[in-house]
Amino acid sequence: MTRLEISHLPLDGLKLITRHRLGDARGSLARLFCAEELALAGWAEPIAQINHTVTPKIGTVRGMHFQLPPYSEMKLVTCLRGEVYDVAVDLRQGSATFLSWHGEILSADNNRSMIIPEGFAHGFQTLTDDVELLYCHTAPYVAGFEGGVRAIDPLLGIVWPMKIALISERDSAHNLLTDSFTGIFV
Ligand SMILES: Cc1cn([C@H]2C[C@H](O)[C@@H](COP(=O)(O)OP(=O)(O)O[C@H]3O[C@H](C)C(=O)[C@H](O)[C@H]3O)O2)c(=O)[nH]c1=O
Repeated sequence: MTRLEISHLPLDGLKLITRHRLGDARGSLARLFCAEELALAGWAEPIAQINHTVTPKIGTVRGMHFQLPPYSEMKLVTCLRGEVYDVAVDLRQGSATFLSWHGEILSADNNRSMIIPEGFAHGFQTLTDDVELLYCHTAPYVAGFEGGVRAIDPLLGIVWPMKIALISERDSAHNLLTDSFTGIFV
């Protein structure tokens, strides 16, 4: 039986993963990662790094982040506690959906994760207090190869569920995109 159900999302390569938990009188078990199953979703690399973020305040936005080649990465984003509006933005040079975005609600209760392909920026807004996210990355964090776009960039037009309550100075300082931005070559 499939433990990780894969759904195709409107942007090529972006996937929704639904975990099917196995329950019994003691509780339940679910897979957070399975190389064999996720290969069908395009995850072909070993996990290079796993990160865990804790975000106590509702309305907080983290993002929009990506890494530049040669450290561009796929991410598997899982909400372990609370609920988030998780957003991916297609920054791939030449993509038919270049600068398009897609959002999904991920929560500890809905057992959903999102696979963010290389060349996408990723970010989220917390929809509850006390949110915890787990990220599996196919590339290590390399400080000099971090990239970011503004969560409120008018060229992207991301519609966040609520007023942004908190965002880092660094995320507020990403440059706004201009028409000369041609994307990331991945
Ligand atoms: C990712 C990372 C960051 N850092 C340092 C860099 C900064 O000084 C500090 C916080 O980094 P940042 O503000 O990028 O963290 P978040 O904004 O929470 O980014 C996270 O949330 C957004 C939505 C994502 O998509 C990122 O992939 C994910 O890392 O930790 C490290 O030292 N190691 C690491 O692996």
